[in-house]
Amino acid sequence: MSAVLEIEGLRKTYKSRRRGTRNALDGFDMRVEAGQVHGFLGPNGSGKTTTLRTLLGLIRPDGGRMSVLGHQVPAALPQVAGQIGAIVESPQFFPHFTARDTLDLLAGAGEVPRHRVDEVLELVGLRDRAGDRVKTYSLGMKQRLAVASALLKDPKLLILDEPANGLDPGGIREMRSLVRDLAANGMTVLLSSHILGEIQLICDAVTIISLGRRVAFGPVDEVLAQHSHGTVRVRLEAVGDLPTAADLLDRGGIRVTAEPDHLMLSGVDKPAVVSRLLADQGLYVSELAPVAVDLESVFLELTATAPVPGQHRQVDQSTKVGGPEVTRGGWGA
Ligand SMILES: Nc1ncnc2c1ncn2[C@@H]1O[C@H](COP(=O)(O)OP(=O)(O)OP(=O)(O)O)[C@@H](O)[C@H]1O
Repeated sequence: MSAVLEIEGLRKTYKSRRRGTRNALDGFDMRVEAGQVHGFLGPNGSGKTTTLRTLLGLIRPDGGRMSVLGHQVPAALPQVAGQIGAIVESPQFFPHFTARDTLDLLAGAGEVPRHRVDEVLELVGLRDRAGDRVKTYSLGMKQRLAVASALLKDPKLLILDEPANGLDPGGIREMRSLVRDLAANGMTVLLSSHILGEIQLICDAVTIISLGRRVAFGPVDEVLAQHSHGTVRVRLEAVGDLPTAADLLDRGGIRVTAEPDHLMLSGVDKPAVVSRLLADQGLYVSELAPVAVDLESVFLELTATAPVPGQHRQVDQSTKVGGPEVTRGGWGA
């Protein structure tokens, strides 16, 4: 597979008098294959927007290499800009313009054929409201208009930062099928979102960023499998045998958590070993099932941002340069 987007060792520090010099990106890597829907995940302040803005030439990086569709950016951005559609920050529209006026204006400025305006209005489900002023739109409709504007150029790479923001469940589902349709027609989509269930449903692959560095990447199934830690649920024919079984497995080197009517095991490479160990002692398994982890638990584990009861996480993932302090979305009472 060929890469539409490649980032290697991207660095960006922000300097301010009050906060000093802080690393927002600390050698970040990313690779997005052609035709993929690729999820870009990270806690607040981990560097997602900085990455996307750097890619689009809106911020100058301090180091690293980036290429889009085989061209080095930002140097070759003029050559590839026409093939990238992006919504990185909520775009502002003229409130008195209709959606059609807005898209006509953008199409004119971008030398896009006018028939494309009707196509994108249809695609994002705004055809019937195209003649209404934007100020009468709901948040979700404005979001759809933003996507429509990013689609005008029929880009090869579409970058969507939080496209489901403000959408109702029906809107989220429609956005999901729109993104899948675009990918099915050959568009590569890079999607940042905090709705992890959505990312798990929609994306072929993910990159997870934490503290300005990549902490996981690859096909969603592989990322989940890598972090499932061989977790297996075991039920026995006789519930009363669970303590004996737990003891036996524990002595066999398997980590066991006892639940009222079953055992959770982790670090199990081959489930057959478990059934054999138990059967040898006359304990018969009625269920032996691998437990799938979801993207949310992998995300919380890798970014160390799972909630801690009684504490409030202080959100800032940037790291201070030239000092011992590391702000890691730290926990404060
Ligand atoms: N213009 C700026 N000046 C100084 N610091 C900045 C600037 N923009 C971002 N930062 C800092 O860089 C770090 C990364 O921010 P960034 O916006 O890239 O995170 P993010 O992953 O997009 O977060 P979120 O999920 O909240 O949108 C944060 O610590 C942020 O405070």
